[in-house]
Amino acid sequence: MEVVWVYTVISSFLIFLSLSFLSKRFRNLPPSPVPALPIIGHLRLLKPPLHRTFYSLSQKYGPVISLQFGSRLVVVVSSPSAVEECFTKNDVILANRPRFVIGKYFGYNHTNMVGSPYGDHWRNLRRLGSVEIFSASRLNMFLSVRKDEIRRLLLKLAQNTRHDFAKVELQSRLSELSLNIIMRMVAGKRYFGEEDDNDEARQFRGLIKQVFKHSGLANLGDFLPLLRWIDYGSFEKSLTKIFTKFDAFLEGLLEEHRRNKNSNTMIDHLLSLQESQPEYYTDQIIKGIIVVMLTAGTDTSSVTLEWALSLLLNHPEVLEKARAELDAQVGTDRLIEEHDLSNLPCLHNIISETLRLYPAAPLLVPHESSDDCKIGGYNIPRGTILLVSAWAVHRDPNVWDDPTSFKPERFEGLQVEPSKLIPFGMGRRSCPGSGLAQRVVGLALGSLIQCFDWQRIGGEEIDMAEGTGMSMPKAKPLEAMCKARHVVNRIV
Ligand code: HEM
Repeated sequence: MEVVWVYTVISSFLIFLSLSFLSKRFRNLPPSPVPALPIIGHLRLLKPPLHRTFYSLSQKYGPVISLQFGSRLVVVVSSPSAVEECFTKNDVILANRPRFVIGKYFGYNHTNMVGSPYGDHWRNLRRLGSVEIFSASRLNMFLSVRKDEIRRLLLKLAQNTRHDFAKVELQSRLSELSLNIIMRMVAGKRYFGEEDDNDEARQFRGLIKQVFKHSGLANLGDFLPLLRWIDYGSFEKSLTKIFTKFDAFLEGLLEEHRRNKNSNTMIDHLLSLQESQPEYYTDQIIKGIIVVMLTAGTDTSSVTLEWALSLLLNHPEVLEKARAELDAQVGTDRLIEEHDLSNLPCLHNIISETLRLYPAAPLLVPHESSDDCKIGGYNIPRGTILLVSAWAVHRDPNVWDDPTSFKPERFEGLQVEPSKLIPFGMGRRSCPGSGLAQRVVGLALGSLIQCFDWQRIGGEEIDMAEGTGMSMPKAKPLEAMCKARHVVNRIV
């Protein structure tokens, strides 16, 4: 009896394997590792960091691969030619987003800019964003906020480092810098800093920590409907809890700005649009925009800064070159300004090389096909989730010489084809905040190089391992020794 049972199990398994293999051949899907297990498919292969797992798979199966994540078909592309195909020929078809559980809550039921399906509503949001948030005039309007926040960071670092080198922790400082910049643009509020330590700030800090934690978690229920149905791990229950609190906090901010109409923040501009078009600019749309600014626009910039400084600490000769450029172009009598950035090619190349090696979104943001299409000659059925590995493209030896080395000078006089360097994505769904990010990262990194001497602690190399989280963080938060230079006195 037992023999019959074992025989039945093994033969069912083999039949399942050959059927899934034949159906893939028949449907001409991209190559896929075998076996995909019943129900879970390839989920068992997923080990963090995911971009490294997909990179190893692409080395074995090619630049376009298909994987079965539970009930969802996922295609991962890893070469510039496949990227080009995705975001030129198939750009409209691939401009949708999958509806993950997180988007039901923090995406306000998939209505915000990141999670909204491709269509009129998304187009309106992008148009609104390009006028109200990301236009040159809006960015210029908030220049004083960026300068002031960077100045406060420099002063903080200078506190114990005026006379000698002292150890500083940078991860939390950089994260606070980008959160303060965005919240001052959005609501005119600083929530990080000893002088701003009140109940509201404490509440915001607690909430945003939870929001980031939940946004960075992979949720198996997105791929295995049964787990979503039983709310495996109480994922949705805890999302509901934190979302309800965060939503109430944001609603409180809107109420406060309705009462005091004399400030000049993003909330005020959006509320005045609400007065003229209340049916479109609902509170939900405005809160959705704030959540996007916080989740897409803060950690991405601060981790980029942290990776850039880490790379410079491991390559002091490049740091010296950037410093010499700053001293020559800006001098030591004044601080670097945003308008200097266009005259600082070495600094610019350091940022490009950092974004190449450590893109904050190594797999971009997941896309979904709204119709059947073809990538690399393979069939991509409608409803497929598309992951684009910027990380693999940026380390492709067919595109980049010595791809794993930090060589900012590789960008000197180089015109890079759009599909070969995609830290901000490509096509219609690419990042609308890249201009703001370039300004924040450029001015902050330039100021840190201009104002301080930097050294590694005990001469040991900075550990460059990636951790897990929403935007590719460093596994080990960056700590370094720094000593203020004379130019710091200009800001006291
Ligand atoms: C170094 C900093 C940043 C990096 C590396 C980055 C990268 C990206 C990437 C890779 C995408 C997805 C593109 C795709 O789906 O194909 C994206 C989308 C987006 N980013 Fe950024 N980003 C950064 C900063 C910002 C900032 C500062 C903001 C706003 C304050 C922002 C707002 C957004 C929004 C709203 C989207 C969604 C666009 C859409 O779906 O239509 N990002 N970003």
